[in-house]
Amino acid sequence: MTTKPRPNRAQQQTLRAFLKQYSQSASGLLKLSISLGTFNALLMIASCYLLANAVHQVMFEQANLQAVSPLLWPLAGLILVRALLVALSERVSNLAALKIKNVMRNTLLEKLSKLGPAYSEQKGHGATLNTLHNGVEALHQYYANYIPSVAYSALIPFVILVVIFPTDYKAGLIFLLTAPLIPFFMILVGHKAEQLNQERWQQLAVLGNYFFDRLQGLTQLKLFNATKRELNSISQISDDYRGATMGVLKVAFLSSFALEFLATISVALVAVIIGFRLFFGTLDFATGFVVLLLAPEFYLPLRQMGTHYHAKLEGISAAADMVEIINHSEADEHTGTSPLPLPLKDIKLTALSYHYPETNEGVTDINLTLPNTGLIAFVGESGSGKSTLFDCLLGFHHHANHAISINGQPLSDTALSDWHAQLAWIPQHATLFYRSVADNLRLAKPDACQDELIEAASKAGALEFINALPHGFDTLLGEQGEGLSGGQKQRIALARAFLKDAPVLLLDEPTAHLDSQTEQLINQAICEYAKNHLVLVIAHRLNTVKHADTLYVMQQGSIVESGRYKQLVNDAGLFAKLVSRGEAHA
Ligand SMILES: Nc1ncnc2c1ncn2[C@@H]1O[C@H](COP(=O)(O)OP(=O)(O)OP(=O)(O)O)[C@@H](O)[C@H]1O
Repeated sequence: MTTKPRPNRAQQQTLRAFLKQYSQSASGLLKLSISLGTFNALLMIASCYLLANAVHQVMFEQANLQAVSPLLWPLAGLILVRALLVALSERVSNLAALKIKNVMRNTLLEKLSKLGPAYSEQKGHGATLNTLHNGVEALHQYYANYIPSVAYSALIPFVILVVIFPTDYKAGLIFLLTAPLIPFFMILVGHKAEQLNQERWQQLAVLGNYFFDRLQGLTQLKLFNATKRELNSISQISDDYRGATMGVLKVAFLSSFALEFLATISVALVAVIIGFRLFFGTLDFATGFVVLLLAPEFYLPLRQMGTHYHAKLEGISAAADMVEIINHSEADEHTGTSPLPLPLKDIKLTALSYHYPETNEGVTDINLTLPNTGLIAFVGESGSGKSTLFDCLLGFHHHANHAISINGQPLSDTALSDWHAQLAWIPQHATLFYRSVADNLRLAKPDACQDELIEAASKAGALEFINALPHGFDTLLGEQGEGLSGGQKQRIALARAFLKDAPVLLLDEPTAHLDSQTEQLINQAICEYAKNHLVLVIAHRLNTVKHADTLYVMQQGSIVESGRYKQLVNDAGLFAKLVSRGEAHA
């Protein structure tokens, strides 16, 4: 695996700006949490004074319990209030982190949907999922712990210094001189730790992609008897990830140990000096004891910042992937916002070309005018560009949007949501979700009543088998429609499309998984739908194309023939050849 270079200064600034920008969405909660924590520190100082005075009175003024109870009761009260403040402050900072993560996830999802499916295909679904899930989760510790700890490490030692200096300036000086050692050491180990964190994060993305891919193709792997080989590769990648994680942990443990050591030495130094001064009588006991009590509290926020430092490094590594998504070339993003003039009259494709950057293949110079009703079929050999043309029509390849106009308005200027509202799309492998059959159908029309569901299912030839399911329309489907056959999944997807009743229906091989009786039924339903809607179909079966009002024959990314079935067969061109070969492609 090639490791990404460490972000340069400008990139690091961008990452910090990104993390700061999102903290704004919960800045009120973060400020509240920090204020509660700081107030807790003030109460801690007060309780140190109360305790020191109580001990002083008992030891040097022979005071009994009753005499010191005016000090002990408030001390007990302070301990209770402090415990409440700590719990409250942690709860508020966790709430802030949850809010920020929510905003972040929504922004990322919105951006990914703007970029279209091409982005996650290119980047890898596993890696994208890793960023959306683990990446956003990794920022929890950053916002809930690291950010408050940075504030405390500046505020609390400052407050303690302000209190200590008038009491005993010599102890104040010791605090002041030893305090910078901890942040200095953190910066020292920071560079190495940051690089290791980044490596670990990249390994996790590779592992995510690998698992996603292999899980999807598990059946094929089993059939090709390749599971063992793949398991070996997975264990190799997991080992790399384990190695990277151990590297990070090693640095984290070492730095924690060093930070604790520094803090302990500093406290010991203060204690020794106080001890000598008490011994020589240059300091009274109460003051010395207060300083001793405050010494660990002075270093505590700095130590805690050190402990949470790895949360910052992990957050920065995770944020790098998010920034990459959010800042992904604006040119790849659809920016049109104009409402679509309705009702739909025509769709025009003018010199539409789209080539995949990786292969330079795709579609070239497509000119078409599509009516608002009728059945239009696209045929052609595998790889001739049918799916790419459909993806362009769906608005997935934003670079091609200017070449598509709907009712005279370029798609590039149009709000994609408006266009998508006019479309229903059934790909070769339609997606069904881990929900009930009814909920899967209602994706297309959330307020559809039961009768509408039944009507759509019946049109798609799905009613009979849905009714035979254990709980009919309320049967919970597994992930990706688990528990249904390929043909049944396809029919549910078709019912969903019928339910949407969108003006344009796009289908890829609608009858591929069906028996001939169901195929006939569905073809009838599609022809019926095409009477007052536009149905665009990638057809591999003769039965579908025979009824088409117009057939477009594609070859190497271009449309080479068009017409009705009979006419094209008589023309004895490419279509006729495909028919004579008996291929479903024509
Ligand atoms: N994601 C991609 N990245 C790079 N090249 C691609 C990609 N998808 C398709 N292509 C290439 O673009 C060309 C058109 O492919 P497309 O999938 O549109 O053909 P098709 O007619 O739909 O094929 P099929 O009938 O097999 O689905 C092919 O040469 C293919 O190799």
